[in-house]
Amino acid sequence: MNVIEVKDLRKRLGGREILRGVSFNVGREEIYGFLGPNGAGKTTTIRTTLGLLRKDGGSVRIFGEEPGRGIFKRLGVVFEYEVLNPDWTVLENLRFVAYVRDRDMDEVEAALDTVEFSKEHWGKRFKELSKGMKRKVSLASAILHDPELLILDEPMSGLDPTAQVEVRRLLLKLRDEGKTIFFSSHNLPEVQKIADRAAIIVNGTTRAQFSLEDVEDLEKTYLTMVGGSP
Ligand SMILES: Nc1ncnc2c1ncn2[C@@H]1O[C@H](COP(=O)(O)OP(=O)(O)OP(=O)(O)O)[C@@H](O)[C@H]1O
Repeated sequence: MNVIEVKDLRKRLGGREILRGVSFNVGREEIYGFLGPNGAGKTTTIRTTLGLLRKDGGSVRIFGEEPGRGIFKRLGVVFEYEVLNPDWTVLENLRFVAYVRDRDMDEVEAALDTVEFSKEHWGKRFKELSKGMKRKVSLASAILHDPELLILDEPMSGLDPTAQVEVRRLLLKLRDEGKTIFFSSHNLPEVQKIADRAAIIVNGTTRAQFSLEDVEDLEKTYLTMVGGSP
């Protein structure tokens, strides 16, 4: 059974049809890359798939069910913009997340260990951290309830090469621990390195869904789909 199944998803925002037929499916324990130019509708697809925005058409199944509030127990989400409190320390932020999710405080430490966030920084305020460290804390906040599925909106964006490599390693580790990972990205080499399958959306429509094994040059495939010149 697929973990996510989206068929012909449609969404209007501000009087414009932003999603005009987005379809894709994500299998269990798969790393799935979601690609498309700026404004193609990737974030809108994530929000609509999760039911944070009401869809105008199409169907969505997560864990085989129409998404409702219950699915958030089984999945973790990180949007591109950090939503943790900038003035609270790392521990204060994660303890709050644990509290809201009705989880044990031990799980905060376990999550920080999993993302390899060094203990010496646990007492730092979130706003004092580097972008790479913030991304790790956000990931920790998304996995502390041990979800089966992680949905990440541009997890590599704005990170220096070292931090990108660290996030890549983490995603592979989480997949190896049995999690399914869906992530949007503009970083084609990164997607080529870690994704099992990917989709390309252009102008609110899925142009292609493929296995990375079948793609020799992702950049060429991408440019062909979005209408650029290789
Ligand atoms: N609340 C909204 N009201 C009106 N238009 C919106 C709203 N949210 C997004 N849009 C528009 O929908 C389109 C798709 O936006 P979206 O953020 O989903 O794209 P994206 O593929 O995630 O882009 P990026 O790669 O730049 O993050 C854009 O033209 C955006 O301006």
